[in-house]
Amino acid sequence: MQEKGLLIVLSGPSGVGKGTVRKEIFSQPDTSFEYSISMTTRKPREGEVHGVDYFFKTREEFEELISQGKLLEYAEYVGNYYGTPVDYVRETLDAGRDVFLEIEVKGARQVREKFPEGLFIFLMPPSLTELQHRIVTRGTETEDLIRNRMLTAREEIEMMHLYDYVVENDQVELACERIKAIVTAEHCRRERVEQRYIKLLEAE
Ligand SMILES: Nc1nc2c(ncn2[C@@H]2O[C@H](COP(=O)(O)OP(=O)(O)O)[C@@H](O)[C@H]2O)c(=O)[nH]1
Ligand SMILES: Nc1ncnc2c1ncn2[C@@H]1O[C@H](COP(=O)(O)OP(=O)(O)O)[C@@H](O)[C@H]1O
Repeated sequence: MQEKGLLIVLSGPSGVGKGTVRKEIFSQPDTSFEYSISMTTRKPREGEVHGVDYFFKTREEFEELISQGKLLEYAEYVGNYYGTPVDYVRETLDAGRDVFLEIEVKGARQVREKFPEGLFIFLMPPSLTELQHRIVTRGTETEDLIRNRMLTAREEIEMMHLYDYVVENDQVELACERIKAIVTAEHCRRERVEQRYIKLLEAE
């Protein structure tokens, strides 16, 4: 039987650096997992490309996807919908390849319910002051949105206990190395557990 891939979920508060860390991971030639491109109703930012950064949808199109059960999870975040295409995730895992999701915490919670065997990694800022600094220097938000995102961030950080691992994003390269090390270790651990189980069955 074809071995199933691992579902890796990277989440954490907005502005912590999820997008930055994910882009760095996928720019490295030795990265072997597949990135699941999300659907969103958010307008493209300058330089963003449909089908590369997101699949950009209208609200009507997105709600149609929800009613057709085409999303593994979805959440409304600061006035826009974001969601993960279920067919892509299932097909890629079934083909034996690891899938990487970079999503906010409400969505990650839904994925945990559907895929409890996934690997859930929470990206932490070094401090709340540094988090606010990152959101402000990114410069994509108005003052109101920044306040909103900081309030959401506090609630999001309280959800960290639901994750398998917490990784600090002090430096992007270090955070990437930690995430990759966790994935490698998790593969080894699961293989060992499986082999032990097979041995037990053979001994019967
Ligand atoms: N639940 C969910 N969240 C997503 C998905 N794709 C992206 N997000 C999250 O939505 C939030 C807003 O994303 P975005 O508008 O691109 O802004 P930024 O990542 O904060 O720069 C971030 O926390 C993303 O990680 C998705 O498919 N599902
Ligand atoms: N380790 C880091 N150190 C300093 N700044 C960072 C780091 N990681 C990300 N940033 C910066 O923080 C801001 C928010 O990062 P982003 O990837 O958009 O966050 P998220 O996707 O979690 O909302 C960006 O300006 C980014 O360049």
